[in-house]
Amino acid sequence: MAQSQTPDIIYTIVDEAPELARGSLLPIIRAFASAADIDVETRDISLAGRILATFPDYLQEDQRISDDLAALGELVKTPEANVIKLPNISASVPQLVAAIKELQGQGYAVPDYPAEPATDEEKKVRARYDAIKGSAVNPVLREGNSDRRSAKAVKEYAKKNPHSMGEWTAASKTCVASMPGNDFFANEKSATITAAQAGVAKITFTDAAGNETVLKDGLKYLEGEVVDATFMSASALRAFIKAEVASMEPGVLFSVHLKATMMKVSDPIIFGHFVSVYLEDFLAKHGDTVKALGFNPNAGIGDLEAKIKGNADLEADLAAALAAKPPMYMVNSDKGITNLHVPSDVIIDASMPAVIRAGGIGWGPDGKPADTKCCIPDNCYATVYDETINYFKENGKLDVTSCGAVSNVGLMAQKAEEYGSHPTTFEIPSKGTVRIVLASGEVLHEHAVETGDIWRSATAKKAPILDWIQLGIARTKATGKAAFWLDATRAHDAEIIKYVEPALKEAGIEIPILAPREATRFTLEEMVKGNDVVTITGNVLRDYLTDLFPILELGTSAKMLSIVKLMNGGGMFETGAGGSAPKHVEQLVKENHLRWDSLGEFCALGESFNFLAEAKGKTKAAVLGAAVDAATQKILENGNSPERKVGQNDNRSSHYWFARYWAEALAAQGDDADLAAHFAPIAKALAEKETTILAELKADEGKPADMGGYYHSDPAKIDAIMRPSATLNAIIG
Ligand SMILES: NC(=O)C1=CN([C@@H]2O[C@H](COP(=O)(O)OP(=O)(O)OC[C@H]3O[C@@H](n4cnc5c(N)ncnc54)[C@H](OP(=O)(O)O)[C@@H]3O)[C@@H](O)[C@H]2O)C=CC1
Ligand SMILES: O=C(O)CCC(=O)C(=O)O
Ligand SMILES: [Mg+2]
Repeated sequence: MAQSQTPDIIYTIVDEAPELARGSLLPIIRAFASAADIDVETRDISLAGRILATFPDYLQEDQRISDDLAALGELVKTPEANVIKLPNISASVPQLVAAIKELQGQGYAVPDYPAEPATDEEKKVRARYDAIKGSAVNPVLREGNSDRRSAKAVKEYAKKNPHSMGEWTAASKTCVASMPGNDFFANEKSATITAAQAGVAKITFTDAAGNETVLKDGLKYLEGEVVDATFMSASALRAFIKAEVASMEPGVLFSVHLKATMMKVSDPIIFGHFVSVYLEDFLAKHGDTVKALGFNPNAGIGDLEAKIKGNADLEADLAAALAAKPPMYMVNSDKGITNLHVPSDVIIDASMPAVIRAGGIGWGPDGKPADTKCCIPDNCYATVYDETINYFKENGKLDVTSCGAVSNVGLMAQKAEEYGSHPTTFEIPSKGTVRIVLASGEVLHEHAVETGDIWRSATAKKAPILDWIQLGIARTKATGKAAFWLDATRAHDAEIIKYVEPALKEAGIEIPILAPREATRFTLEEMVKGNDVVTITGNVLRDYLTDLFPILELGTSAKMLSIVKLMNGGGMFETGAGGSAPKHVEQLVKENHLRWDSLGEFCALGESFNFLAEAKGKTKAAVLGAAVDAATQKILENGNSPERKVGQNDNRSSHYWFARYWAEALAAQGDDADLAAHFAPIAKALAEKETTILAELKADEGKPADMGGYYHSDPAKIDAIMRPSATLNAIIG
């Protein structure tokens, strides 16, 4: 992309609730920005958009769309990048299949998803779909490390307006259960690539008879890159699940917490083991029948129910099999959706904080709250949740009115660590040996594996590691307390520590390096004293902690400021630290109320304008940015954020207030007279027409809304739903 063509700001088209919110917010942003000659363009990274962009050869000429993700992936490597990135769907297989079906129904002849590809053609289609699945966007765009924190105004608001929190008592039976060994943590090997080792490498599998297959070719390791390899034993995992199901106490709910969306190869398989162990009696009897119907445990009990629908015998046996097991933690007890129904519902960064915020409570099949056993099979990070639960059992719930703010600096750039490891994760076909072999023939890592084991390799490059350490030091200096979350007894972390220790010495600063359990205790103790704390972590803990602490402190991670300082000088501003809130779409469709909170977008927008002012010397952008910050603060002070119920504030009315406060701040500022003059009448009109606009925005609430598609909705219908006030639209222009 030529420099002159790079838009000032790029806003992403995504999915679900944030995409609906975009329908209302982006026209306001564009109108305001154009007054300062700033262009805001969109790029489509939605699941439906990515499917369409991947299969032009299956589409009619006028149905084809550009590959915006690929173009953005290049843009983020340039200093001109200024991207506001909203959360997008990281699709599980059931979501991908549903999106394909919807597109086909709309007349797009994209191919079916081949569940079991047999022909060469099917294998090719499957490979193209596999690239769309799971966390396919974030690793491509995140060309920088992560800096996530709450803006001061947001934190102060939360202290003064504490959200509800469940009580924690020492008697709670809620706990975390993890494998006794033979997991990713225990089996990990790690090495830092030397100058002599740098270059191409491959991953091979040799079966018991000595036949070698190449699992992955063309890997390229740079000097200083930390290369890990590890596996989880399938038999040890199944033994663990069986033991945990068998040892359930009465009245306690059973649950598993994984990240089947993001860790798209490993975690759906682990989820499938939970499903098949939980249903082992049913599958012993009917396994062949349901397999013939196309059931794969990795797709969950929901898929099984769909496949056996109408077969009364199978349905009765499934109900009996479920009833014979301990009660499950429910995703939605009203609809009978269990923890093992749909892999994409099992998202540890959202689910564990919700359990902890509620006081160690999950919801059971009877719709009643209960203590919950939380299975987190792998030990790499399970200790964080275990220690958090221990802490609250000992000390009672967090006092939101006095606790400090916990922020995070996360090693994320260039697909750091297991977060980006999808192409180098494999389910092992038979007993044998997996090796990473360097160009010289040297074997870097080697593991003896068994059928079904999940083997993966992940890497972290030197430049991102060094950048992350410096960012951690800078944020520590700006904040106060901090720790590096690294476990000297874990192979990968031990290699990273070799970078951290000399860098700290050179910087003349002391920051403790603590294993995740100790770091959790340290952080909780400091925050409870009222101190602000930086957690300096790897990529996965970045994800987990930027939901955990905000959900405890602020009630939600939606209000986080998420800055990605791109390594080549550009900026990416992620909105919030959460996802795309499918529950919110359900509510909109049912009763036309959207409770998505755009505070994360407001924070990102302010940062993006400020960055634009610095990067391109656009002084008007700085004025717009300062006014965004003022408007955001007023939204908080005046309680204009969305609420849960029909008739209350929702996303659209919140955007009206945002536009009004933004215009008022621009009209009132003295730095740019043109902008002040331009926005004075807009601010006046917005204030004068307040009653009319709010009434127009609320007129259709309480009735169903038709989006014209879930994954690929109709833009005209979304526009009508999200911009129902003719008065507001006319003022915004
Ligand atoms: N950066 C990214 O691109 C990310 C994408 N995802 C994707 O998002 C999808 C859903 O993920 P899930 O783990 O369920 O997490 P979500 O964060 O989407 O949902 C969890 C809950 O958080 C609350 N919430 C989150 N954001 C907001 C907001 N802006 N305003 C108000 N409430 C909010 C809602 O709870 P309630 O309404 O009950 O208060 C919501 O139901 C998945 O496809 C996942 O892959 C997930 C994380 C990050
Ligand atoms: O990439 C994903 O799938 C999820 C991202 C996420 O949850 C996060 O970055 O907080
Ligand atoms: Mg997350």
